[in-house]
Amino acid sequence: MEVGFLGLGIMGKAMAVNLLRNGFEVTVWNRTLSKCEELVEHGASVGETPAAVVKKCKYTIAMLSDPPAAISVVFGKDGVLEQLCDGKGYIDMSTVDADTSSKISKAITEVGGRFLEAPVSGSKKPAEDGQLIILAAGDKALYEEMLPAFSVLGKKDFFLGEVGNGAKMKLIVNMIMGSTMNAFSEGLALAGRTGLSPETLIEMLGLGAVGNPMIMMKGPTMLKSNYSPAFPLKHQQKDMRLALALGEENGLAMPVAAAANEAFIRAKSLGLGDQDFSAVYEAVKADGLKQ
Ligand SMILES: NC(=O)C1=CN([C@@H]2O[C@H](COP(=O)(O)OP(=O)(O)OC[C@H]3O[C@@H](n4cnc5c(N)ncnc54)[C@H](OP(=O)(O)O)[C@@H]3O)[C@@H](O)[C@H]2O)C=CC1
Ligand SMILES: O=CCCC(=O)O
Repeated sequence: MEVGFLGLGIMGKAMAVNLLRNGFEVTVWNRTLSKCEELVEHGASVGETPAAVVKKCKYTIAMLSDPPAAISVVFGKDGVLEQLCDGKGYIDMSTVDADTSSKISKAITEVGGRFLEAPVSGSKKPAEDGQLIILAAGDKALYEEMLPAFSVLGKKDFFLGEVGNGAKMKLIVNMIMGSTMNAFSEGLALAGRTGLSPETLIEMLGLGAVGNPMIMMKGPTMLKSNYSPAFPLKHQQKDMRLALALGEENGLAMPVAAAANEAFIRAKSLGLGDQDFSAVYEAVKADGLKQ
């Protein structure tokens, strides 16, 4: 199967390499074109523009940072729309809001193309290992045609119905994750402040119902102040912001998520936006010191 792949950041690179390792022919593009070189070593071809990739491939996957990036790659000069026609499929796996996804879907179907949103749960390592969870919605036939690729990229895929449902579900999942990370960071900081061992706290959490894979994986690296990015904090804050907007649209107040969003904003203002989202722990600790 031949696919195009737009966006070779932390996730896109791992996913494209995985497709190549599993026998897919992959043509890649990245805004910073030099990032394509590593993929060429794995056997990829390079398209000079998103339009060039779409012209070559029946199916094109995108994995881009945020709504403005997703919009600009589709609607911009040399963008996807210039070549998307005749039943070609566009699969956007970026985490964006439902409005962005619907705008892209409408434009693509108007020119005869087909659209599927397919954001993912799981981070850098699951992307490398083909263990993502895929939250697809949109064109059902395109979803079925993409199953060979999804089975390489993920351990489980869901088809959630109309465009927007995948985006909404993804934002809800990440809102819970961001709030949980903040509660955990406050617990670690409080343990430290009261003279208790944060290491013992993590061990105890792991033995009971509160422990979860995120806490057990991130906790030890947080205590070493190792925030090498798997999921950049700036993207987690983007997801909190978009989830809060979804709550507002639906008349649901979410004070816990709102407080977590503020903490991520504070962390960004401390220069931690490109670090792993677990670096919010540093903002929690820094805030405590102000008192
Ligand atoms: N990292 C993670 O654990 C996970 C991330 N996600 C989501 O996946 C998406 C990608 O995440 P991740 O790989 O971590 O992010 P990165 O920041 O590592 O990569 C972002 C990608 O988007 C590109 N990009 C940014 N702005 C533009 C633009 N205006 N026009 C064209 N391309 C642009 C970047 O290009 P360039 O190289 O030129 O900067 C890069 O390829 C995000 O939506 C994120 O929320 C979902 C699940 C897990
Ligand atoms: O969007 C990023 C999600 C990261 C994860 O699920 O571990």
